[in-house]
Amino acid sequence: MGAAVTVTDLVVHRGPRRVLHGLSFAVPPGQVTGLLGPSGGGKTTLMRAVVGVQVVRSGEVTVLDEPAGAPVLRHRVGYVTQAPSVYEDLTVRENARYFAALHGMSAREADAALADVGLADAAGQLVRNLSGGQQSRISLACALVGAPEVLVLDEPTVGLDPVLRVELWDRFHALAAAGTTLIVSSHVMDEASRCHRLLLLRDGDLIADSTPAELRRDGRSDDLEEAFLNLVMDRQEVAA
Ligand SMILES: Nc1ncnc2c1ncn2[C@@H]1O[C@H](COP(=O)(O)OP(=O)(O)OP(=O)(O)O)[C@@H](O)[C@H]1O
Repeated sequence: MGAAVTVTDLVVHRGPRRVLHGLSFAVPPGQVTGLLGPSGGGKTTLMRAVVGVQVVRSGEVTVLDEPAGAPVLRHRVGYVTQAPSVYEDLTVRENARYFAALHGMSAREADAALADVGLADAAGQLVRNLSGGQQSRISLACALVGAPEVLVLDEPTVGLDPVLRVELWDRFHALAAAGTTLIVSSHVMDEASRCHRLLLLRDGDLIADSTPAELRRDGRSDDLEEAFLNLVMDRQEVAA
């Protein structure tokens, strides 16, 4: 397989507005690709197109050599939205075991997924009684338990304490090392340095498709946030 995800000339409108302006890029397999940029830049919209739940105006999105959203991808692509997508009237363990069963996985694998996100101690609690950060983590566990080949995570570390963030990033790297392709959005630039590759989105345009080292070089700064701002200003000068 070449790229895990290929996006070609993707244009998306939401409501009356064009929010993605003809994006093209490829996501390599077995790596963590960060989708970064300011709020409203189109990260969620792009992720929705990759998992096949976004109406696209034109262009193509291919995932694991299939059209995005193809039924055959259902068990091969995992998606964790920003809002928790689990049953709040079930316990943490019941949710994990339910999603495990849907993917043909065992209760033991469900419990392992809970441990991976640091929720083993909360397994008996009802989801509705959990904090926002814990609810995000149970959503993540329910996606992990299916062992998808492509995992699309929309801001998975929002609201998490620093220790847990580091643990989750270690987990993402372990998954990538085992062959999983991860696309992880964040608007926190310090997470950019943890990615193998970066896609920087601003106002629906791709500002950069590079590694953190390339971004530092092209943006003339060791600080990734500053490098990103320099790239934005470079583009504005070219456009002027
Ligand atoms: N349901 C919708 N209807 C109309 N416009 C929308 C809808 N959802 C998002 N948009 C618009 O599409 C643009 C891109 O939004 P999107 O949620 O993809 O950005 P984002 O980079 O993920 O932002 P954030 O980091 O805040 O989640 C924004 O201008 C937003 O206002």
